[in-house]
Amino acid sequence: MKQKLIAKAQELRQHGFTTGEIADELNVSMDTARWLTLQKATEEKTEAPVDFAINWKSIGGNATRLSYVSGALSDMALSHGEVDTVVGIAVSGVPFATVMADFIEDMTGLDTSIAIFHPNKHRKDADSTDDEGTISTNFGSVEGKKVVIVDDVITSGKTAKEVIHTVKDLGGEPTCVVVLIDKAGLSEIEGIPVESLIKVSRL
Ligand SMILES: O=P(O)(O)OC[C@H]1O[C@H](OP(=O)(O)OP(=O)(O)O)[C@H](O)[C@@H]1O
Repeated sequence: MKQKLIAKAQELRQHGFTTGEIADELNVSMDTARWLTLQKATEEKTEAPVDFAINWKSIGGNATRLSYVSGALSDMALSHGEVDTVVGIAVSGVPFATVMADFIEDMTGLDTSIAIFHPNKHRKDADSTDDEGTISTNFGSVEGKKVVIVDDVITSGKTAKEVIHTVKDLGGEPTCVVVLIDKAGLSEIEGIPVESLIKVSRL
């Protein structure tokens, strides 16, 4: 597996991907991406950072399974109170947000909207990694709403932090962040609770 990741990282580098883009593509941290690109494919000289790639295609490739998982995420989200809007982080958080809004509406009997967050790193013209992303205007709004944020994976927590700032800047109230897998083992980000189906902790 490690050799495959090294080969993939080096292939991406040859195609001009930056370290950040390789990290995103392989769902690993920046440190791991950098380490992978520096290895010789057949020889390991240094210890790898503690990290791993996530493949949740068995869920993402099947609408029924995705729906079941979204039900579980909705249940966790509702443990933090009412929800007006579910914000999905593009790209992978979007299908979960869509199904979750439906679940939450059924579970509470209250109108529940979806909104889509585009991280700054996805912008082609991003000139600074410090800039924040945007909430799409084609979906629901977050202003004055109790907002749940959903994504597939937390690696460093940077993206979730970016959404929290954006939602607050737009006058929304983030109540929690829910994800399939939290690789950082966080209990909160910027004071907002993090819920995950699977939380990773170092032994
Ligand atoms: O916690 P962080 O270090 O910020 O990393 C986590 C983010 O990285 C991945 O997104 P990616 O940009 O790969 O987009 P994707 O949803 O299309 O996979 C993942 O889906 C999260 O949004």
